[in-house]
Amino acid sequence: MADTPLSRIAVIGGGAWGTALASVAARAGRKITLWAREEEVVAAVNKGHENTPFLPGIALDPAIRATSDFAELAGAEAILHVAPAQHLRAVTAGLAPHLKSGTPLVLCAKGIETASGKLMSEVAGEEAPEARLAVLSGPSFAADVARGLPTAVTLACADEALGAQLVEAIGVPTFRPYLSTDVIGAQIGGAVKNVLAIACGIVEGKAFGDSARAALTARGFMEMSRFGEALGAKPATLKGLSGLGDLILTCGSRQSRNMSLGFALGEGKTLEDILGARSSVSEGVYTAEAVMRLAAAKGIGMPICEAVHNILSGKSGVDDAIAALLARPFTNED
Ligand SMILES: NC(=O)C1=CN([C@@H]2O[C@H](COP(=O)(O)OP(=O)(O)OC[C@H]3O[C@@H](n4cnc5c(N)ncnc54)[C@H](O)[C@@H]3O)[C@@H](O)[C@H]2O)C=CC1
Ligand SMILES: O=C(CO)COP(=O)(O)O
Repeated sequence: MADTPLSRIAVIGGGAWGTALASVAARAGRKITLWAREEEVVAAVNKGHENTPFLPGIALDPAIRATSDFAELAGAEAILHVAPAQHLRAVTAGLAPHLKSGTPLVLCAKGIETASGKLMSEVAGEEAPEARLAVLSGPSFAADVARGLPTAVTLACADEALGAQLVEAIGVPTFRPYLSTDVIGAQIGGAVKNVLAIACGIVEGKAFGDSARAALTARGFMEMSRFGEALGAKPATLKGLSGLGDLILTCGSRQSRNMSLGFALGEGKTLEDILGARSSVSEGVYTAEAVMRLAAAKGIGMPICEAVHNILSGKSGVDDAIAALLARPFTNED
């Protein structure tokens, strides 16, 4: 592996994904500081070298140091930002005073801010205008990555040279970042697939079968593509790891929190009960509303995402939403 000037990396967010990325970057030879909001996570990582609250059962490199103090990140040469989408603004505002101008900030959350309808790059650009932004997204369950199973992701940065440095800094043979300059496109797939995964979970919970799930995934990809292109994404990015790749993974596995949430809805559980029983984040629940508002503003038809939004917002029951989708007039495929 080539030498990289980015030897000290901070990871913001001690959830499952931040911990997995800290683990992979440590494996790539970087010195890692992991910022976590919860003192119990900081203690568990520093003392037991395991994130018992969010990524139990996976041993972490003892060299990973956790902190809940932003001031301790001052020496970081790059930051992987892994706070959930709806908290990205507040966490970035807390971090910004401690950031050196020009520090690379790699956005790893998958979602759209509900209140503003803004992408993570827009939110981070407002709260940390001096940072150099990049996006990391793709089909990658935290547990798979932390265990060192082979995975590949998209790393998008408008500054191609910086993107290449980031790839060198965190890539290892079993965690393969593919470089892109399409920062907008790389954010669309991760956000929209979480909404579509809820739909696929509902289909599974209803025991509608594999054919129905495949149809929903393919028609969902059409919605993702229309939405992404209207927001400026390149079609090739949407067909890549961060788009179609992540859609296939998340719609096909109950290891996905979004898919499993949909599954429970399909089985008849209430959203309140499902969310009340988990501490992990299911981003599609919050992004569905933002997607539908943006789609309406741009005049884009997204019937599957709309059905999910209607169910999540209580506007329709699961069975009514399914009946409405199936009653849509036959139409051209594109
Ligand atoms: N877990 C995974 O396999 C993957 C997750 N992601 C994305 O990474 C992001 C983070 O997800 P996970 O690490 O899985 O989270 P998680 O579900 O494991 O943990 C929840 C996280 O939310 C944080 N949190 C809760 N309330 C908060 C608040 N008020 N302010 C700030 N932070 C708060 C917690 O500190 C914790 O880091 C999400 O956008 C997710 O879509 C992306 C790829 C894979
Ligand atoms: O984004 C993910 C895998 O690429 C994780 O999906 P969930 O958040 O639905 O678990």
